[in-house]
Amino acid sequence: MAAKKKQTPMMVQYQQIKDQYPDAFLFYRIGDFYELFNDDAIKGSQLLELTLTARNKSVDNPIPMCGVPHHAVQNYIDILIDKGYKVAICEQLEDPRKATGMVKRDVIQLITPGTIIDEKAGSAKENNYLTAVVKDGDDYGFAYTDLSTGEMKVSRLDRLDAVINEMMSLQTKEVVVSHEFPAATVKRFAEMNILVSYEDEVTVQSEVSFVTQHIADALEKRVLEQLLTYLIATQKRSLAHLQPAVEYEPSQFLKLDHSAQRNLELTQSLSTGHKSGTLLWLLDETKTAMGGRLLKQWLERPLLNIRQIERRQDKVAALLKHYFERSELQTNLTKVYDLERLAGRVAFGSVNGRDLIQLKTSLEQIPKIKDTLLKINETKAFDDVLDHLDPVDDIRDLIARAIVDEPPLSVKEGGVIRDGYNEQLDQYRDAMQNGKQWIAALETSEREKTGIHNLKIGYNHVFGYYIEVTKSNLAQVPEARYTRKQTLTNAERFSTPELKEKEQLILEAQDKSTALEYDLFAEIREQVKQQIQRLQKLAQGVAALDVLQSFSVVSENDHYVRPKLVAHKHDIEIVNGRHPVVERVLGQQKYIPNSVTMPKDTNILLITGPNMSGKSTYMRQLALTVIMAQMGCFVPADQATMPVFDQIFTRIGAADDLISGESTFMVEMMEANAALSHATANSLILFDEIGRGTATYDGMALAQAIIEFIHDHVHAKTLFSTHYHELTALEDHLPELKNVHVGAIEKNGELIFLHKMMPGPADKSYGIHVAKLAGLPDSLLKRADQVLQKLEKQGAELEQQQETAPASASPQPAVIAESNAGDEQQLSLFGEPEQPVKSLDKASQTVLKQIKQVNLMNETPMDAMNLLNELQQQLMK
Ligand SMILES: Nc1ncnc2c1ncn2[C@@H]1O[C@H](COP(=O)(O)OP(=O)(O)OP(=O)(O)O)[C@@H](O)[C@H]1O
Repeated sequence: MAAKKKQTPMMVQYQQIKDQYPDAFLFYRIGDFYELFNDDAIKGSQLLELTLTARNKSVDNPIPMCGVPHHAVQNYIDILIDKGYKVAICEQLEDPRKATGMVKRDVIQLITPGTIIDEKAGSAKENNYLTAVVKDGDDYGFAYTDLSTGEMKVSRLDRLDAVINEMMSLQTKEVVVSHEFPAATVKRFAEMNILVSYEDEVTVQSEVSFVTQHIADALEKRVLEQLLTYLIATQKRSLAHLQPAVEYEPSQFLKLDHSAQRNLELTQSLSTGHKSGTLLWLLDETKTAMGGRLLKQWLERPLLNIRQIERRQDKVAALLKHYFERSELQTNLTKVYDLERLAGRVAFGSVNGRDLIQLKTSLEQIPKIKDTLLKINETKAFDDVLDHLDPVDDIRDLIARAIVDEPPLSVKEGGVIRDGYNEQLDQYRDAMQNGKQWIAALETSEREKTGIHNLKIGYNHVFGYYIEVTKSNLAQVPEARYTRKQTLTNAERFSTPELKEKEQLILEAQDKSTALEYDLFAEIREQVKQQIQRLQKLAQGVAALDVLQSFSVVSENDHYVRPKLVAHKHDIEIVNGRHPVVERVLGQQKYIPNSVTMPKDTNILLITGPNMSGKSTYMRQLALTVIMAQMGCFVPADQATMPVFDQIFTRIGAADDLISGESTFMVEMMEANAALSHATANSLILFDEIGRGTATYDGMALAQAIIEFIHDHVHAKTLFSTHYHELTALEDHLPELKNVHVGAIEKNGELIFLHKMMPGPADKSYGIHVAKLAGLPDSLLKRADQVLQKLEKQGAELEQQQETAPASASPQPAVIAESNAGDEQQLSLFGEPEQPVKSLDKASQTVLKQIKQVNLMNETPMDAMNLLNELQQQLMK
């Protein structure tokens, strides 16, 4: 679309700049507007709903153009970044027109989805992570940063899965790779809606070399350098606030893969995608933005080390014991601003007077916070936090001395620096002040001298100071002294040599004062910049304290207890546990507590019970309790003892995998497979109705195979809920499995949920009652009831047949044909219509026999499923 004919010098300059940023929207500043040209304008007009016009309309090669006023640009940038685009901001540089005779412009910053700093209210508790990956053989170097806080983390990962998992849990929007990085993986990132940016040449400027200096691992160093080079290229400003990189190992933390994070609704609600109704929402009583961000990090990475967990618990216990001190702490924390982001702004040079006052106010709270903490530190639990609470009083005093209490937004307006801070500045201010007084005196004396009562002295930017006389008084003007400056409709404006001289002095003092203020402010900013690392350390201490006080508030309000964590393979004994979020939503009175008892020799609880009775809630309750305990928080129970888990795997709910477009069943099998291949005896597995995504045959067989596999090979603590009542028979030959069920009673044909866990299997599914609750038509329910009774009868007959037949490895699902008006309709035991199959003829009997002989124990779940599908195909022939 670029115009072919001769271009104006400005458009030539535009094109040169655009060529350097081909993949970004170029916002090109002209006066008070940012303009988009050519393809950017066409696309921009669609995405931003801007009016498309043209530059050079009069000639035959008009250039598509649209523009936004400079004060409104941020909104438009936010929209584009949100949609995954990059934006290059091109500004008019100072010193215009000198060399080239035209305004010089250049890109001052490239804004990308991974580097944008969201200043919107409420976003301060969110991190925005930019990631980078390099590949070396089978290993991956993985690094990430949040530009607003300067946090830098790096790791060596041994599987692509681990990289993907990290990227998903960080919710990164952008990843930096080199062109050599495998294209298939790049495609996968793009499918995950992650913008892929490239950085090939790796050169790290000395200003940020401290970030990697202590890193010995070459792969980690390389990926950090790739990330830093990209940051330098895009940001074009000081990055002094970046923190020395911290190496981490995902295996140091409780591993929650992405599906576990999603299924357990840790930070995002499954139904709304928002924070409300999640564990993060429940636990967030933090008072500072830093605390809010750290809470999310702790939630995504619970600890494994019992000692570290106990250290957090000790602090929560101390806070719980001291109600008044805790309230004092909360009051003081509320006055601490976002120190991490302030430090970032100091480094970028974008800090203003108000930011510095916020910094001072924050630092003023630190001695108070320290004093309060010392009062509750009998057990020395807070020693490590106290060690971080350096009040940075040199900076606090500097700001107190230098900056006025309520500075204007822009430093250029002047009036930011306090009187008495700098002698020279005071002199300029005196000159301005005296000058202004002198002018006021001149007004009085001129009125007296001329006899013009309404004569006044004013000031404007174009004409400077002037004496204004209304037209009716012009005859009294002393022509010899007064020089005419400007004519208005009703008045004339004049100057005098005296006024001119004083004006010069005042304006000079004003200019000098503004320039000096600016220099002084820059000096102060530089001094603060030198202390960024101290501020960051302080921020870490405040953030940790804030999260711990948040734990104590929630623990007190919702009556949580301190869990006892024991070494691996010990009992789980949770007395009257509750699901923290459901309890909060329902209210404590309405929630029915449930205990979880899994002694050393019980690894699997097989949970049966009617729909809607609370099976999933019970399973999630255990997982959330484990996560809260390993974060160092207290837990919703009367008493809790549990081992430290290394990983949590979940298969809950029926959410399809939207990213890969897989079917429910496929996702189910993939999640099951992930659990079976990676779980250890120290893991927790939650499987909610595994197998219901497919036909009864496959489903039940798979469910059984999976249970047996966990029982014999994995030995992980497992909660397995099922609608296949036949599976409850497994208790007889799997010693580590126990049946439990959620109670419900039928009264006058109505089903009453007790929401109470009881030992042993449930006797009925009650699915039809739940359908009734859901409002399905009576006629349909009646028919379902008939079918159910028939199926139950036939099921009993089949059982009898099996008792007389030779023992089989797995109980057979009852496949019963229901002939209806000539239609051969197949219904599963639970009333779900299935693909029609012929009734059991001789050939089918043979296939069924084959199914019996298949030893699913030797197959992976996927293979087992394929095998069963094959057999079912034969059956349907
Ligand atoms: N312990 C409890 N106390 C009070 N209400 C509960 C309890 N457990 C669950 N509930 C309520 O019951 C509803 C259904 O619970 P849940 O989804 O866990 O049932 P389910 O047995 O897994 O159902 P389905 O088999 O249909 O998936 C929950 O939304 C909650 O409101």
